[in-house]
Amino acid sequence: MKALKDILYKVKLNAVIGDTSLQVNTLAFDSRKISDGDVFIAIRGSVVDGHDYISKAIDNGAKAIVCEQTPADPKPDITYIEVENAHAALAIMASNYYNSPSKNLKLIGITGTNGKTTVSTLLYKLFKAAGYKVGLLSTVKVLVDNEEYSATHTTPDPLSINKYLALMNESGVEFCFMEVSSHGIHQKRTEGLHFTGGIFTNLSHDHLDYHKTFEEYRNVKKEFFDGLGKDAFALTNKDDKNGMFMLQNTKAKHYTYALKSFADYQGQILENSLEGLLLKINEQEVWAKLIGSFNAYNLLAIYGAADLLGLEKLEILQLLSNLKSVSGRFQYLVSDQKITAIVDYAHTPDALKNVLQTINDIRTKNETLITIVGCGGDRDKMKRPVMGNIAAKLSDKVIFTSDNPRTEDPDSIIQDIEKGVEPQDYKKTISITDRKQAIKTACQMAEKNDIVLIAGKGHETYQEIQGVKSDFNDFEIVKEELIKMNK
Ligand SMILES: CC(=O)N[C@H]1[C@@H](OP(=O)(O)OP(=O)(O)OC[C@H]2O[C@@H](n3ccc(=O)[nH]c3=O)[C@H](O)[C@@H]2O)O[C@H](CO)[C@@H](O)[C@@H]1O[C@H](C)C(=O)N[C@@H](C)C(=O)N[C@H](CCC(=O)O)C(=O)O
Ligand SMILES: Nc1ncnc2c1ncn2[C@@H]1O[C@H](COP(=O)(O)OP(=O)(O)OP(=O)(O)O)[C@@H](O)[C@H]1O
Ligand SMILES: N[C@H](CCC[C@H](N)C(=O)O)C(=O)O
Ligand SMILES: [Mg+2]
Repeated sequence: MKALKDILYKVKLNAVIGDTSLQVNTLAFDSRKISDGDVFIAIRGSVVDGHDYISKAIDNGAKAIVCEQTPADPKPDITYIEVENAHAALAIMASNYYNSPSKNLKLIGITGTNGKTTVSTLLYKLFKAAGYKVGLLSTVKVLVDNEEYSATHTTPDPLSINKYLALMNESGVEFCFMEVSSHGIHQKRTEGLHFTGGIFTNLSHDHLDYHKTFEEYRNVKKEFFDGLGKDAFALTNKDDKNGMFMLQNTKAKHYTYALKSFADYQGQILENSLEGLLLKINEQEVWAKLIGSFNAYNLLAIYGAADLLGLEKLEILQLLSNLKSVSGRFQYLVSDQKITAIVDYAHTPDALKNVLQTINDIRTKNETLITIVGCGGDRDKMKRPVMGNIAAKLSDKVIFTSDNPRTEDPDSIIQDIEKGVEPQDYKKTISITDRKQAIKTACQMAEKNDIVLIAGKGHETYQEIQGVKSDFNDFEIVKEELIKMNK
């Protein structure tokens, strides 16, 4: 039990009706999760308005209601707290409820269109290898030191974030690396958290179904840096055209990394092959097992963050050279007949282009590059033809297929993708709606030394069709098919 007024510490209040010294149990923003003695926070969502569920919450036992508009008929034994922004109130209350767990560890937020999972997961691995207790909040999973929890979001809701951080406090975790998505910033899921540092990876066309314009998307990302305190660091990618924009209004100390311009963490690619990258970082050479120039940026961000968090430079370089790729991020196998299968989570035009350019930069022109790709349903539709165009232009053969169609018709998604293919590339492409069949066909087409890229689903272990999720794992399927075919 906690006093409501303590949970409301630092929340901007507009009006209060009733007693704030009352003791309450837990907080919930879903009326269906309310039980006796709880506080219900009414959120105006993208589908429904939580204010419509206030009476349901009271029926389920809520003693206090936090909302943006107090109902016209307040109940006498209920406390109503009217706030300016219920999303922000929820986040601040969640932090108060769990005793500000972000202040008891060093929390680093990683934001940007691509590379968040890679950078946060590799920072987790690097700090683990350096002997620390570490936490991770990522698209793929949540880790409280060695304890694993499944992830539902890239950036979870504020109650979940603070609950995990509190668990990290209990386990003695010193550093936590978390992905900060644009949805998360916009819905103020990270409000009230105390960040030791923020990292910007890059910005490209994504989530325009949600943010409407690129400017709005860019400004939302910047908001994260605007919110950092003066003791925090803000580490940005100076080669990205929006990199410096992110730092315009932050109080945090500015740091930069770059391959193409002068920066605090200056990198140079000396070698780039299917075996890895030879990099020079601030005059020191390091060999890394990660592939592709985009990973050089990720490695620079990791090096910079580890340095700013106090690790020894030489130790960081040694730890960097031991890092292996993250599951579904340029994860690859080489079959008996030397067919290279690569599974990558590239589900945006920029990421797909990067992966294909990476492969094209590295391969010799004798091998055939076969790409399998689709686009998710109920998400950004503008990216579909762009991804179709890129896949066809940068591959020798392409199979368009389904990603997670969700509630959309898979064939109409594929038609949207096909629209982007230029006439001279038509002959390279075929479409197979069933993703497993598409992978199988690619394996049949592939000959010795060829490369099969399966893009879009990476680490995902399911496929969602007509709202139904069933088991699906690109990496396992391609491995199985190649073995079955004795290839
Ligand atoms: C569009 C979006 O981001 N929605 C998120 C948002 O839900 P919402 O506020 O829109 O919910 P809503 O259904 O309109 O309901 C409004 C309120 O009424 C409440 N309610 C509803 C019904 C009821 O009976 N009683 C009740 O109290 C709901 O609990 C909610 O508080 O807030 C919820 C709680 O935090 C999230 O779970 C939910 O994520 C949905 C499932 C989602 O798919 N989000 C994706 C798009 C997302 O967030 N992705 C990002 C980034 C991905 C990336 O970078 O690639 C991520 O961080 O994962
Ligand atoms: N620094 C980078 N720049 C461009 N592309 C990248 C970078 N790092 C990774 N990628 C590519 O983008 C894909 C997504 O990478 P990652 O999962 O690390 O990003 P993310 O920001 O977590 O994405 P999401 O928003 O989907 O969670 C990878 O599969 C890889 O192909
Ligand atoms: N976090 C991203 C992941 C997209 C991955 C892709 N496989 C899809 O399902 O569309 C999203 O929800 O938009
Ligand atoms: Mg991610």
